[in-house]
Amino acid sequence: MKPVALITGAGRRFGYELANDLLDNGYTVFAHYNSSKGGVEKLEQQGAIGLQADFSDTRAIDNMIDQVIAQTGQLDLLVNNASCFFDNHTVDASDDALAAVYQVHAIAPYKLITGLQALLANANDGLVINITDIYSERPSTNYIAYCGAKAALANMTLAFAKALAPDIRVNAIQPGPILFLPEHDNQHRQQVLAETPLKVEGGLQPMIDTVKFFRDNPFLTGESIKVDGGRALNI
Ligand SMILES: NC(=O)C1=CN([C@@H]2O[C@H](COP(=O)(O)OP(=O)(O)OC[C@H]3O[C@@H](n4cnc5c(N)ncnc54)[C@H](OP(=O)(O)O)[C@@H]3O)[C@@H](O)[C@H]2O)C=CC1
Ligand SMILES: Nc1nc2c(c(=O)[nH]1)N=C([C@H](O)[C@@H](O)CO)CN2
Repeated sequence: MKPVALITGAGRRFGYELANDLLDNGYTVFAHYNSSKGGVEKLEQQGAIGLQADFSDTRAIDNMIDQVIAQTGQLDLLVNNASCFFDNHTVDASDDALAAVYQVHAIAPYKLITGLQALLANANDGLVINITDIYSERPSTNYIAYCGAKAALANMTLAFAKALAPDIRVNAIQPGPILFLPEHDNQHRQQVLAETPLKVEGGLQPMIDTVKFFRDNPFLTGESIKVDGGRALNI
C-alpha cells in the first residue's frame, strides 16, 4: 500500500510544494485547502484528493476528518501547515479574525490529531509534523495572537508526543524567513535579512528536506527543528 499523507494548507506556497514532492515520491496525498482551489486542482491532476475546509468553522474540521476516515484506513503523515498570519491590527479590528487565529493554529491541529489518531496508529510509523514558528518561543509584539497560537501548537507537540508514543511520533518545524509574502516590500525584506545570520531567504526546499529528515528518523519525537538561517539568534 502506498503511504498516505494529509497536508493542510496545500493550495499554495509551502503546503503546495510539499504535497507535490510527496506525490512525486509515491504518496497518496490528501490536499486540504480553504480558498486556494486552483492549486489543489493542479494537485488533483497528479492524483491528490482535495479537501476544502475553512478551519475557522469547527464543523468544517469535523466534516473533513469524516471525509478522510471514509477514504483511508491509515495515515502515515499529517502535516499541520495551515496558517493565517494576522497582525495585531487585523485581530483588533475583527473578533472573527482573532478567533480564526486560534481555530487554524490550535483547534484544527488538535482536532485533526485526535480525530485521525486511529489512522495514524494503523500506519507502520505514524508521524505528525506541526509547523510552528521561531516566534512561538520569542513572540513578536506585532503578532501577539499569532505567536500565542503558534506557541499553543508548539506546546501541544510536546504533549501529544508524550501521550501518543510509541504508536505515533509528533514533531515540529519552526520556520524563519523561508518565503516572503508578495505584499512584503523591499524595506521589510532587507530588514529581515539583516537580522538573519545567513543573509538569505531560505526557500521551501529546506522545509521539505526537514520533513524528510523527521520521516527518516524513527527515534525522533517531541523534537522541534528551526529552519531559519539563524534568525532566532537575533530576535
Ligand atoms: N513563509 C514564511 O517565511 C514563514 C512561514 N511560517 C509557517 O510555515 C507554514 C507555511 O508558510 P506559508 O506557505 O507562507 O503559509 P501561507 O501563509 O501561504 O498559508 C498556508 C495556508 O494556510 C491556509 N489557511 C489560512 N487560513 C485558513 C483557514 N481559515 N482555514 C483553513 N486553512 C487556512 C491557506 O489556505 P488557502 O490558501 O487555501 O486559503 C494557506 O494555503 C505556515 O504554518 C506558516 O505560519 C513560519 C515562519 C515563516
Ligand atoms: N502563514 C504565514 N505565517 C508566517 C509567514 C507567512 O508568510 N505566512 N511569514 C513569516 C515571516 O515572518 C516572514 O514573512 C518574514 O517576515 C512568519 N509567519
